[in-house]
Amino acid sequence: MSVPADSPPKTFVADEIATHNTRKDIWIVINGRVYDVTRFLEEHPGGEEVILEYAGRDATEAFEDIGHSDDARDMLKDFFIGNLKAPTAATQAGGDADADHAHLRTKQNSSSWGLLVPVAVAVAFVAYKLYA
Ligand code: HEM
Repeated sequence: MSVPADSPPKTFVADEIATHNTRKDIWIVINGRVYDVTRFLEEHPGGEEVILEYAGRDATEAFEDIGHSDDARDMLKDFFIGNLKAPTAATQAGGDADADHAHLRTKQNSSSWGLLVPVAVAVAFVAYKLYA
């Protein structure tokens, strides 16, 4: 096992994974998981070239298309180094919940205020009609 059970998996962005694209340092992504296959390259029964083609990239489709055996799938865990950070998650991470980031939300807030004005006018109008 390459990753001890007590250490949470790392997360890598696609740009970082893309820098590991040489024979001496090669990562690939399969099903959202990142694998360092540097030491496996020479042992791969399907040859180096097919894996090199996907150096630093997502190889899910190619890996699945070959119809790798259960044994092959089982081997993946030996090379697992972390998870691919989904672009949408990255976008959302900087988003809502955190009050410290309020300055980043100026635009969002101003559009909410923009909605509030007509609503307030409508409420005031109804109140006026009812009680005047
Ligand atoms: C860490 C990732 C990978 C592992 C652990 C792995 C493992 C294996 C294993 C154990 C085999 C022998 C046949 C089997 O048991 O299914 C194999 C064959 C093969 N693999 Fe991979 N593989 C990996 C990635 C890839 C990728 C990305 C490709 C890209 C196309 C690929 C293409 C092939 C091909 C063409 C064969 C030969 C199939 C045959 O001779 O019938 N493999 N692989």
